[in-house]
Amino acid sequence: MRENSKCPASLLKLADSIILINNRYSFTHKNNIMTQDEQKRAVAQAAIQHVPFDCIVGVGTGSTANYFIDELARIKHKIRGAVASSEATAHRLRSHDIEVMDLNGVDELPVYVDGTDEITEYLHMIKGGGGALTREKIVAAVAKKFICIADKSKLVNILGKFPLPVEVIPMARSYVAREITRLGGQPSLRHGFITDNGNMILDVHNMQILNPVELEATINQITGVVTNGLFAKRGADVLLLSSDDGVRTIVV
Ligand SMILES: O=C[C@H](O)[C@H](O)[C@H](O)COP(=O)(O)O
Repeated sequence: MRENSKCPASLLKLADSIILINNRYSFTHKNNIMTQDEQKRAVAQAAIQHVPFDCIVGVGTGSTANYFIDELARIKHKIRGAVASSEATAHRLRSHDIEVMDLNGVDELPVYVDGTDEITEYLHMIKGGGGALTREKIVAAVAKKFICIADKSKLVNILGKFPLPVEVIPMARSYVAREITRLGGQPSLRHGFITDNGNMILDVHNMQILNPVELEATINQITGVVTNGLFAKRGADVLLLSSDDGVRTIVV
């Protein structure tokens, strides 16, 4: 065991002991209590081990994905580039000098790493709290492996406490809202928000989602819906879940 003088100050602050193995930091936490941000960083670091050498990486959106981007920057010389699931992610990748590629020119995406708003033990998710659900779903569809990174607050038994985002074509928003109400949900327009695709978001409250695969398909069939934030037909393949005890890997 040895401390490394080049170790980032942020890590020194939260770590009890730090070991450098194969150029990677491994650490135990002071008092074993991690804040939510520290847990996000821990899963982001764990996800790096799932990035194959010389590949193009699919990168998600949100605060947890941002930690992953910062970790990816440390190994940027080992990857060919990245596909971004939002303009915000593309901007952050470029700020680290990581090349952002057009998905249309990419025929193989071995891995997609992204956060979530809720996830079950079956690795079904609600995503889109940041409004990036459609591009996230497209990148996830292309990727061979979807690695979800989350702190323990995101793990739920039943999806639906977090309002389900639905991206809609603006002229269809009232019609879609009425149809969703018929399905038992309470949609509310995300005021002042326009997606990267120029559309609007309805956040659907009070839906206890017992059959996410079926509901995902049903909502997507409403005319005017671009997509909804249920990732059930194509859920995650691997969940890296952090808690005070460390990072757990869950596979279905
Ligand atoms: O549109 C946003 C994405 O679906 C995010 O993955 C999701 O909202 C989780 O974000 P965070 O990591 O900030 O909780």
